[in-house]
Amino acid sequence: MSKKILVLAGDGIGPEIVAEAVKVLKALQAEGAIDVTLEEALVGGAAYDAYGDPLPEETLTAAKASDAVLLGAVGGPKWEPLPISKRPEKGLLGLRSGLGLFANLRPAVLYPQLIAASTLKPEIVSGLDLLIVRELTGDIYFGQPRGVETLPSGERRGLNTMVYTESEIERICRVAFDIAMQRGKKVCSVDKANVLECTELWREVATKTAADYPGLQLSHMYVDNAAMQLVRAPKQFDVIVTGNLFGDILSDCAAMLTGSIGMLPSASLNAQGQGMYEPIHGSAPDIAGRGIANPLATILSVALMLRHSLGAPEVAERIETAVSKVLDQGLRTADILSEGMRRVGTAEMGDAVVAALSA
Ligand SMILES: NC(=O)c1ccc[n+]([C@@H]2O[C@H](COP(=O)([O-])OP(=O)(O)OC[C@H]3O[C@@H](n4cnc5c(N)ncnc54)[C@H](O)[C@@H]3O)[C@@H](O)[C@H]2O)c1
Ligand SMILES: CC(C)[C@H](C(=O)O)[C@@H](O)C(=O)O
Ligand SMILES: [Mg+2]
Repeated sequence: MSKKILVLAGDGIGPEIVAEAVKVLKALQAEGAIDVTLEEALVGGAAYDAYGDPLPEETLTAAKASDAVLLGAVGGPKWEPLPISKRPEKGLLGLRSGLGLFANLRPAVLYPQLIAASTLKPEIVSGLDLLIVRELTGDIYFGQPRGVETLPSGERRGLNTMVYTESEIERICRVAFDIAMQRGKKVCSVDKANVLECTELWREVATKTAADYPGLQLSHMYVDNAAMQLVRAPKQFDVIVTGNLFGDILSDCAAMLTGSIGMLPSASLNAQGQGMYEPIHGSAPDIAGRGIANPLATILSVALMLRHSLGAPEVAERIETAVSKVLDQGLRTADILSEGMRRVGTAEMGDAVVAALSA
């Protein structure tokens, strides 16, 4: 039966990179490797401009009715002053919470061809393959109370609240531990338990949950040290499990180890295996509309979609191999360019991946 994919291009470079990922899906469809139906809807600034709402009801309904969602990126300076863009039930956060996408997988894999594009020395990053498992529907992103209030003195106070329940911590740890049992059986849980009670609870629940996984090696690290260790010796990590805010920051940091944030895909999953797939980067307003953005993170997100929501792991592997072939050919968007390589634009990179699929 045909699988329904909702395509949400979003803002900035979103439509440019999503167009390339859609090319890949259509090429696979044309040769009969997959059977999908693509539908489009608006989210983010594009939806706000059209409907005065960054997450229109129709978009959320269509997302819930689909097998998977492909998202480009949302936001940009034009919309950021709008208070509605920060409401947790709106925009991207509303989509994540509305679909119950609590488990965000952010693999940071260094393609050997991109070693010269990494910010770190080759011996420190070569062979890097780590997975950040980020909790996505809790933490300070969603905790109440939140907002900006005026005190009796007339001074204003801004506040956000870091909240995690035991069950929220346990379920994301189980996702990370299950995956780790299929990999290196090694998980580092990242928190700030020396200062924040909420993450003290995180550490306690992670430790208790790990007892159900014989052979699993669980370690704990404070987030400030983890940020430092990621750039000092990233290969000490295999799977990192952490909360929403720390995971956001650490994954951008890990992205640079792989050459560019334009290389990192992500999968956001709910308890039913339904998922939303998006690059970890944003709408990159500084380069939007110029046809130079790297579409590979979005194309690799399609691979994650095929693996996690559409039951086609062998087709996912074909996409990953095609990306590797294109890098072998020396093609590079500006963000991963190094000496001796050929610079290409967004569309040329997408076309090359499509060609490499059948090569
Ligand atoms: N998932 C999302 O939709 C998402 C994620 C992060 C940020 N955002 C939003 O995007 C907007 C811009 O945020 P930002 O500038 O902090 O982060 P960003 O990730 O959009 O950009 C950071 C830097 O990385 C570069 N970059 C990002 N993606 C690239 C790609 N594919 N190819 C080449 N270079 C790329 C940009 O040009 C920029 O210099 C904001 O509105 C932010 O809220 C959205
Ligand atoms: C745009 C923003 C809400 C988002 C986040 O913080 O989760 C982004 O940075 C990401 O990494 O997906
Ligand atoms: Mg982020």
